[in-house]
Amino acid sequence: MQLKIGHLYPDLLDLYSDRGNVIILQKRAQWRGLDVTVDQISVGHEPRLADYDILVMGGGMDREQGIVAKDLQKRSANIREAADGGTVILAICGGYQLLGHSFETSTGQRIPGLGILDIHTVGAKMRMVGNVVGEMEIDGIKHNLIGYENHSGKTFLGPDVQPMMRVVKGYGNSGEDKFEGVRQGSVFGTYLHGPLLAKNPFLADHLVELALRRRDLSVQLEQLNDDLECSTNEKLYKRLVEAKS
Ligand SMILES: NC(=O)CC[C@H](N)C(=O)O
Repeated sequence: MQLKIGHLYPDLLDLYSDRGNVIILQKRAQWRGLDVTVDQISVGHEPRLADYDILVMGGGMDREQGIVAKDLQKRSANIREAADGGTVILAICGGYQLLGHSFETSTGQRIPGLGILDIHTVGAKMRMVGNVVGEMEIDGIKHNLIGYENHSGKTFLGPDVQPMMRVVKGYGNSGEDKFEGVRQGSVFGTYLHGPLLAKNPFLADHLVELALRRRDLSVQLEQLNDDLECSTNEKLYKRLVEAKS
């Protein structure tokens, strides 16, 4: 079985090596015997995005976001077709903000987003920086997540979107509602760098399974031995929760 991954704007939106998320998806799919292709898609590349099983977009500084926002507007119908068709989209921080209705930079400049996610982002004076720990429920099972955030944007959710996780420690979307990230259909947005999937392998597998189920609903990935990652995460999670904030 094949898995097609599209990496959006790797040259402009890769602030904290968010490309690590692409590597994790690729490797964990290959370790299950899948034939994985990864295409880099940036300004000037116009593939049909619904042909991809997974699209990943990383984070970026306000300036790069302005460049990407212009190019994204030209892809609006293309990305919307992919999202509506069940392509899994993982957007991190700056990429996440740009999928919403609008994003306001730290200097108050308002950048129009794609409106694919029912969120909007306003600029905060204080940057939200540090480790984040939280809990995410997938198919009724609770998972601990850990990651790292660094953003000035405060993101607020509309009625059509669910938070991705509950924040135990850290700011999350806005530092006000104790939620982090969003999920809307097959589209996931999050402030968690990390890179996110390296620290939370269960989420990587969930995204791969979701993507494959576009074509075969019965797909169930075999378990990998994640003992090392899980034991490290549990220790780190405990230490971060107990750390003085
Ligand atoms: N880490 C990022 O991608 C930052 C996103 C955006 N420039 C902000 O500061 O909120």
